[in-house]
Amino acid sequence: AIASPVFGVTSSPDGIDGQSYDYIVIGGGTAGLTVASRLSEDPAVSVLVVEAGADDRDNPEVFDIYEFTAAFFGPLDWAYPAEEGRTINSGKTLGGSSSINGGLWTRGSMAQYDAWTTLLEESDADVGWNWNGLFPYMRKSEHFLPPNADQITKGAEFDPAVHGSSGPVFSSFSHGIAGHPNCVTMNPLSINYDANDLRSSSAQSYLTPVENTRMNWVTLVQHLVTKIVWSQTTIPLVASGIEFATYTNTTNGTTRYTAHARKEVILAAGAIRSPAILQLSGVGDSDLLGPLNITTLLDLKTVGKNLQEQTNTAMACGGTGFPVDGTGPDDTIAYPNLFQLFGNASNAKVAELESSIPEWAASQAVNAYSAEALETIFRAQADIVLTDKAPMIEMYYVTGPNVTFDQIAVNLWQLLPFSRGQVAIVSTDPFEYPNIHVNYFNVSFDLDIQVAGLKLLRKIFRTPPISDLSTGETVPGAAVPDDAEGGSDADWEAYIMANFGSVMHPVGTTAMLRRELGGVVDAHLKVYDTANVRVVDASIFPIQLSAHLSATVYGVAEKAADLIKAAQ
Ligand SMILES: Cc1cc2nc3c(=O)[nH]c(=O)nc-3n(C[C@H](O)[C@H](O)[C@H](O)COP(=O)(O)OP(=O)(O)OC[C@H]3O[C@@H](n4cnc5c(N)ncnc54)[C@H](O)[C@@H]3O)c2cc1C
Repeated sequence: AIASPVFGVTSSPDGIDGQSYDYIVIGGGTAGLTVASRLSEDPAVSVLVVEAGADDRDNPEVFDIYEFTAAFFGPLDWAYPAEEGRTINSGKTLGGSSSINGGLWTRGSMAQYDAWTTLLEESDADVGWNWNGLFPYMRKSEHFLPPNADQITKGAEFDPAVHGSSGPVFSSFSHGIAGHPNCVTMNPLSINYDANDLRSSSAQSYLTPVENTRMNWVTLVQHLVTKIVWSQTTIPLVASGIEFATYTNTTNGTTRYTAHARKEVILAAGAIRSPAILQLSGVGDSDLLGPLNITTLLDLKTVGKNLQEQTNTAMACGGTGFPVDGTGPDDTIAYPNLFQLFGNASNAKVAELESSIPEWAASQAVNAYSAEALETIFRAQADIVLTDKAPMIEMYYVTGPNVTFDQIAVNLWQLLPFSRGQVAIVSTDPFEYPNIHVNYFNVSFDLDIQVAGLKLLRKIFRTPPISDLSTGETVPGAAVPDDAEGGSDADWEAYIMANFGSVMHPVGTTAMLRRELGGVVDAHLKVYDTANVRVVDASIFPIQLSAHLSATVYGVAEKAADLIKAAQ
């Protein structure tokens, strides 16, 4: 039953080129290794994963989360350029972004997952794309190590009911945890306390434990999938496999290898590359593909559209030299909602949000299916903000070794943008990066939220207990002159536009939505009008979450594996 003469992890196409597998997974990242690991639990099923990056599990930039950010802009980072000189860092290594991320282990609010179902066909309501359907899968992926007495003294709390205890991904508070949190939460990280805070990437958790025994699973690294190969090009399209080429930091291989999929091809190349691979394979907007001389096999207009990415602005204060009293990854977050941001002015902001939706939908429609579709999606998003009161801002406190400014620093970002962008290939060269147009702050409300967050943070910096630790604001400091209101909106806006960064949380580019809303995949994550191609990664999130994304990506991939198993 074993198709491939090789298993485990290899960088050589020998014994893989020309072979057949039941499932081929494109991208050995967060979701890709999760789904491959679950599918290969059945020894009768063979799985090939092709990953562009190398196997860097023994590189401290990967395994040592205390070195978070060391991988940025190096060989382990795609460092995708977006417009306005911004960069979306993204893992180019086995384990994908889970191998280089900050490890914060957070989830969105229940209503944010429930909204996914409201955007699907009514007949798909029972597939379980809601909190009740996803929560068990998020728990399934997790092995939470409860804080010890020392960590509890320093502020770590937990509720065992919300954590998994026997999944592959370790989550725990770090050895170096410090502090006495006030109005913030201390979050666990995807690390293993019992293994000296070792990063628990998808590679470390889903692959390492089984790589020498799962003879039905092979992972080919340092090879880039160049396109999906089709055996039927009429609807429904049938994929027969993939084409791939050697890829290292010095080589874009010219030889094209192939592998055949007996059952399915599963795209898990992340929110920037999964849509690009579909486009390279003739699935996308004919208006994009035609001029590139790519035959449009499926004129699926929204492939690459509905891109939602967040925007970060840092603020900092000088510290009094207080003892940090700890080491390691930052873990402290505050999550204000719209009402907490605007206080007495909330009613006006609510009214503005509710009345502006048609206008925003019209202005963003070029990056979506239609204004009408986007209006429905925006109403779901507004409901999350107004009724569920989901967080609109993340304040991520940076006091550890990664502090880039002063002793007290906060990265602050708008969590739920209404601006929509898109990813589009620019040539038929699969090695060339697609054009990434995030459309940062195109809906001015997104900028208003960022301003309100920074004003609130300025107030927090001035208020005990944090003010007792501070010698005063240094970033932006005088660059945004203070007044009774905490600085003018115009000054804040100018400062943000000159200084914001991308948060590296892109989603939505092959969104799971009903057809009339412009979905690329259906409730079974199958690309519409294909027989056997699915997308399993952050691309399928229809709307952003008020959370870091990896815990949800694992949950999605765990659920996807069960959907795929059930379909056979
Ligand atoms: C720097 C950074 C910090 C982050 N911090 C946090 C955090 O603290 N907490 C959190 O929960 N989330 C965080 N995130 C977000 C989270 O890690 C990602 O959203 C999530 O890991 C995405 O998973 P994915 O499976 O969609 O994509 P990825 O994990 O990025 O996997 C995609 C994989 O596909 C590969 N690939 C791409 N194209 C091809 C191709 N053509 N052929 C073969 N392989 C290909 C890539 O190399 C990659 O390995 C962070 C992300 C980044 C980048």
